[in-house]
Amino acid sequence: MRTAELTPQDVVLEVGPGLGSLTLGLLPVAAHVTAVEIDPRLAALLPRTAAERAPTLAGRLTVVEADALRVQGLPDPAPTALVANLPYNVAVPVLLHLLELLPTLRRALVLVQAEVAERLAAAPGSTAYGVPSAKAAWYGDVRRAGNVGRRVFWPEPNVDSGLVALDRRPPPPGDRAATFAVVDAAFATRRKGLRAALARWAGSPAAAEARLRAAGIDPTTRGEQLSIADFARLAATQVPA
Ligand SMILES: C[S@@+](CC[C@H](N)C(=O)[O-])C[C@H]1O[C@@H](n2cnc3c(N)ncnc32)[C@H](O)[C@@H]1O
Repeated sequence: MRTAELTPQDVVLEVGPGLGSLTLGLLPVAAHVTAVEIDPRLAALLPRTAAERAPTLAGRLTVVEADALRVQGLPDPAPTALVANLPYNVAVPVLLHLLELLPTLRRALVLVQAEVAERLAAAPGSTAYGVPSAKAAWYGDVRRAGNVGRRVFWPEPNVDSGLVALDRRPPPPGDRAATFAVVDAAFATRRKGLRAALARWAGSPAAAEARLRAAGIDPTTRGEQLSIADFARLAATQVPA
């Protein structure tokens, strides 16, 4: 999803609008923009900037002064798309938190550090595949949507950036928290085979092996080989008696 592909019905959630240059680009192409900004001075300034620079569109903007990592609800209208230059140090937890909090979010297009973009969009079996890739894949289909070099920013940061697009689809069957617990356990010691890596999660290596076999997964496999559907199936297995 490029911002140009937003429909006039989309309600866009932006995180970290700062001085509002992206916000001003989003207002003409969306039904509404809700911007979550942690800095009280910037949050207070943004409605004034919109009123000055885009007076006919300023009524479409709601600014919420909050930490996007901890926000527990947003004012109506419910957002349908997340479009954000995310704060890089918290990009993955913010993205996962908002996808969990806001089931109305159907799509996301976020700018993150290039290495994080690679991890978020990585497929099972690749070296970049890990916790962020598996958890993001629980919510939707994730893909790289472009590279952004450091030179387009001023001041120039010391990292390159990448765009990541996510299209929501129904999650795999099973409980999200239980699935994420297996993902965390599997990647905590990613060099170990799953029988050993999941011993604490399952209660013992033998219990881990029984649950892996019940899910149809070879116990010598490593976590990086499993898709999110595999993790969900594993989480749903019964603890052996
Ligand atoms: C555009 S973002 C990120 C810019 C750049 N990619 C980086 O990581 O430094 C910067 C804005 O995000 C805001 N911000 C930082 N952490 C935030 C959070 N947890 N919730 C909401 N806004 C946040 C900052 O106050 C600032 O206005």
